[in-house]
Amino acid sequence: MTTVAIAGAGPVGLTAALVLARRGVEVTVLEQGAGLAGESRASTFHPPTLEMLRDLGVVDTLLGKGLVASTFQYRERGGDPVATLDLGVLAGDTDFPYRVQCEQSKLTPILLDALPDSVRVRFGHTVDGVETGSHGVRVSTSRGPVRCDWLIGADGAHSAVRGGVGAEFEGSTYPERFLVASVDEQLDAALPGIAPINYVFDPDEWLVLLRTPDHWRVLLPTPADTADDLELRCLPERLARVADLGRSWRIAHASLYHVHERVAPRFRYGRVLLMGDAAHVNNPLGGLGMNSGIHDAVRMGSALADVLAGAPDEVLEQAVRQRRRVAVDHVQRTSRANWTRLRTHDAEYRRDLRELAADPAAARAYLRRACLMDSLESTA
Ligand SMILES: O=C(O)CCc1cccc(O)c1
Repeated sequence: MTTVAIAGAGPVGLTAALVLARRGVEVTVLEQGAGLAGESRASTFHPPTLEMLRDLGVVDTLLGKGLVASTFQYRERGGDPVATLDLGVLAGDTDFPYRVQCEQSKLTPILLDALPDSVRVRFGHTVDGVETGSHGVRVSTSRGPVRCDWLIGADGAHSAVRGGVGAEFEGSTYPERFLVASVDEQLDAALPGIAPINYVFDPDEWLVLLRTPDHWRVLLPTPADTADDLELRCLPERLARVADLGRSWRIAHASLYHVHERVAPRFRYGRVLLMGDAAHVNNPLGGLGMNSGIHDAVRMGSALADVLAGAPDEVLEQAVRQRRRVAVDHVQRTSRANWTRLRTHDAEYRRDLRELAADPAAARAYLRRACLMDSLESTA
């Protein structure tokens, strides 16, 4: 028996565990893997997320492992920058007027280390069923049942918790896949003047170039229905078209994936809460998935701690409603717009971006939205 069981030891589940444990709530984390996931997925931390991680006492360790990116660029394929946006204009809004580039797999061990000893973390526990009642939840796992007062599903896009409560996951799948290559190259030497994060326009083959502490990453759109091995064989040639290094690029790893835009009808089913990718998924452009998932964990985790301390249930209801609204109105809308605009010919949009970059007040308004700062201030 535990007060709160959390399915998933990714950034969202471990943040929720830390929020609740810091408020004195008894927590058990159930993770299906034998350890923390090693693969690197999301790789950017926005200012409001850094503030939340500061409040949880882990931001300095993260900063020690990541790269500070004060600017990002929109570029023309094969051409010059269209606009360089400087996050320094947010200096009056946040102590962190920059993005931190760091793989999510570097955050999870930091969060795990920060958990108090009272938190039980059970690896190798796959959730395979959920039975909810008015007084608690029975979670079936591969290692036997776990009973809890509340269950949090932070177990990713294929969430067993979401399936266990019978929630739909409606939405759509993009008409192209994303191919992400991590390369052992110094692209700032090959493409002088590029920023740590670059969104490159092209109607046929847009791309994203971004730096992480370990690699540069290149994201390329790829047809939905071609064979993986064919696409991976073409990758060296596609990279050579991004920048001619006079030799083949050194590719550390590459992966191809389908991109979905989906949201659960509700983020609360009685005593079960859904957070992060278990509740909503979107394309990765703009780096909103992990960030909004951490925001879910802080907002809904704090509200649950309030209710456990005697606050009315409406406090949790409001938090849940607000996070779903953010997922639809901010996260999905912005990430879809980011994808649409990368594929545009639109000269007016390029002119708007140039004007934006030259106008600090307009840039501030744009960046507050782009980094989800405004979404935290929207009401329930
Ligand atoms: O816009 C961003 O910062 C993230 C873009 C991205 C796309 C695909 C993979 C990935 O690791 C980052």
